[in-house]
Amino acid sequence: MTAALMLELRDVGKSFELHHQHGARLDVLRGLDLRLHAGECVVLSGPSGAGKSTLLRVIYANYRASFGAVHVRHAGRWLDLARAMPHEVLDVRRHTLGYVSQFLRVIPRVPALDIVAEPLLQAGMDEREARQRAGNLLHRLNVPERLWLLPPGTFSGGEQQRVNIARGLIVRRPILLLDEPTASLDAANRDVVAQLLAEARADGSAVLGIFHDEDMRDRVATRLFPMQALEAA
Ligand SMILES: Nc1ncnc2c1ncn2[C@@H]1O[C@H](COP(=O)(O)OP(=O)(O)OP(=O)(O)O)[C@@H](O)[C@H]1O
Repeated sequence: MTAALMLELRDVGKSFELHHQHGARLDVLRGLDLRLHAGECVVLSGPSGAGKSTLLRVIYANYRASFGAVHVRHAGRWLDLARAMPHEVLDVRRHTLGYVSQFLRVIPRVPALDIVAEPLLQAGMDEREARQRAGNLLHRLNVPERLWLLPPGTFSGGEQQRVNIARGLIVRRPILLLDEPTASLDAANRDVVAQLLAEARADGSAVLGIFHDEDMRDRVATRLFPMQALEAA
């Protein structure tokens, strides 16, 4: 059986208007077509400045595509995120599309355990079970228990990144976008993340990510999607 198509980009383009340069336009993405199926992990590759992070942000609708369509399979139908209403984008993010960036957005005074448990609470799980699961995942990611009840503002870069990964992976979303989630991790923790991603794929999640570390890329990618900066194209 062929795996379900989860995400389809058609002729996607993105330009930025540079207001501080008298409205000059910077074309970053042009004519991109990409299909992502359940269970695969596509890794965006290409030099710095090729537009890899921009593409993930366009898909997550942080940036609106300047051209083309970003179709996601959401709640049994197709929705074009390039044209979706804000409430539809929020609904897609809550149920279908997860995004793990390189950095944790630290919320003042909220302990790590609650930051990780929050997506489960939003999904309606009771507090005890949500915290239990958050603890299990933090434990797998080697975040020491003495840190769980502290806000992560003072954690090391790698500890913050692991809290971020735990928050991003604790709810199984059908599509997962990853922007360098392992950049500050040591080899042992990269192993854990590779294992968590394999589990997500085995459960049917479709993964699209950026991994600069070649070893990590080789381990997690089922396919590469090469990109290059437009001036060099
Ligand atoms: N909000 C923005 N406004 C203007 N230019 C932007 C904006 N976001 C990204 N860019 C530009 O788009 C280009 C691509 O950036 P992007 O971060 O997507 O590249 P990348 O391939 O992810 O690079 P790296 O591998 O270094 O992270 C860069 O020239 C960047 O300056």
